[in-house]
Formats: sequence, structure tokens, C-alpha cells
Amino acid sequence: MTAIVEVDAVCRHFQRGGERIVALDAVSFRIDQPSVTAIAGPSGSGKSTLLAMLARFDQPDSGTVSVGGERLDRIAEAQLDQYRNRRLGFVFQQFNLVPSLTAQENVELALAMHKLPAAERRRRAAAALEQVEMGHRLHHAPAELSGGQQQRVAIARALVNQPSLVIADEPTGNLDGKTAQQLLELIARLQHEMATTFVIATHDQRVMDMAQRVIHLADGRLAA
Ligand SMILES: Nc1ncnc2c1ncn2[C@@H]1O[C@H](COP(=O)(O)OP(=O)(O)OP(=O)(O)O)[C@@H](O)[C@H]1O
Repeated sequence: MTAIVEVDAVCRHFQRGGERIVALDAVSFRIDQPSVTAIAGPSGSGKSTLLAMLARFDQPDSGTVSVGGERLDRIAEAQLDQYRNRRLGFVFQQFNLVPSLTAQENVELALAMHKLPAAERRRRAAAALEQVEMGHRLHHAPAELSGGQQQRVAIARALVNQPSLVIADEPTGNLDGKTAQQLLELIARLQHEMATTFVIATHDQRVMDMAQRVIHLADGRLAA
């Protein structure tokens, strides 16, 4: 079976001044089924470095990363935007919406690569926002939305291209308890409906509790 994600013996170190920091140390795992997988571990354990590898924002010193059966080190530079845009969705702690654009326009941005007629772009963005229960806020700017609503818009943006993998970095980090819980219920529903895999770096125990799988990192290594 082709793994959705395959991380094989990945090592990554950084040099800071005279110090050698081992961010990832021979990390290996596979994700075979669409799921929510949490990457958990204390600050500095390598979670963000690992997510960066999945998007090929960064590359291992040694070892390999494959997504959907494709070795990421073999993707040519010129194809990287296409890989990220068509195969991946991103969700960030700070939402990262464009403040001057409406919710609908923010989601439309993710469709820019497709050269769709404007009306079709608008329709798809509106449908994605409906899916996250934001159909009543299409024309609101981010500043006119609550944190939880902004994160829903960000999830619509991440999903509008129907990616096989959504990479999320502390998506509940800026939300209060109840809003975080609602967002996690939404993610669980969307994961199921769309058969998309979510990989979520987190400190949040609620995310670990709802994930089908938790990968623990400590000092750059897989921990039990
Ligand atoms: N560009 C870099 N240059 C030097 N060191 C780095 C760099 N990026 C990460 N590191 C170091 O690598 C280690 C892993 O960092 P990483 O950001 O992956 O941790 P994290 O688990 O995501 O932490 P947090 O939960 O605080 O976001 C840390 O010790 C960090 O200081």
C-alpha cells in the first residue's frame, strides 16, 4: 500500500555559532490511512522542523520523506509550488489570513493557480466556507471575525483544493477551550468526510485525545 506519508531515517541538524543542534535524529514513521495524526512534544523537540520537511520548506541532511508515494527530494524546484498548492493545505496558529481581503477572497487565493473563471473560483470558495459553517460570513474581513471563525476560514482555505495532506502547526494555540474543542470537532468531521490526512503539531492535550495517532518527539527522536 502506498503510504500517505513516509518518513524514513530523517536527520536534520543546525549549526548555531559553535553549537550543533540536532533537531531530528533518525526519525521514521508511516501514515497509511487517512487520519488525524498529532505530532506532540515539548518546545524544541523538532515538531516544526518535521512539518517543514513534509512541505519541503526544509530538507533532511539524510533520510527521505515521501508524500503520496512521491519522494520529496526528487521534486524539481520549478514543481514545488505546484506540489504545495495542489497536494497540501496549511493551517497556522496565527491563522495567517490576508487582513485586507474578505473571508471568501482569502479562500479564493488558494485557487489562484488553477486559472478558473472568477465565478467558479467564487463558487468553490463559498462552498468551502459553507463546509466549515462560515457561509454567513463570506464578505467579512478577518478583523470582523472571532479567532475561531478566522481559523475556520483558514481551514476552508486549506481544504479548497482537496489536498491529500493538511499540515497544521498549533491550530488551537490561539483559541479558548470551548472554541478549540469546536474546531477539533470540525477537523474530525472534515477528515472523515474528505478522507484527508491531517498532521498536527501540538502541545494541546485535546488534540492528542482526538487524534487517531500520536507521534511523540523528544529531543528530535521518536519517544514512546
Ligand atoms: N533555523 C534554525 N537554526 C538553528 N536552530 C534551529 C533552527 N530551526 C530550529 N532550530 C532548533 O532545532 C530544535 C527543534 O526546533 P523546532 O522548531 O522544530 O521545535 P518545536 O518542537 O517545533 O518547538 P515549539 O513547540 O517551541 O515550536 C530547537 O532546538 C531549535 O532551536
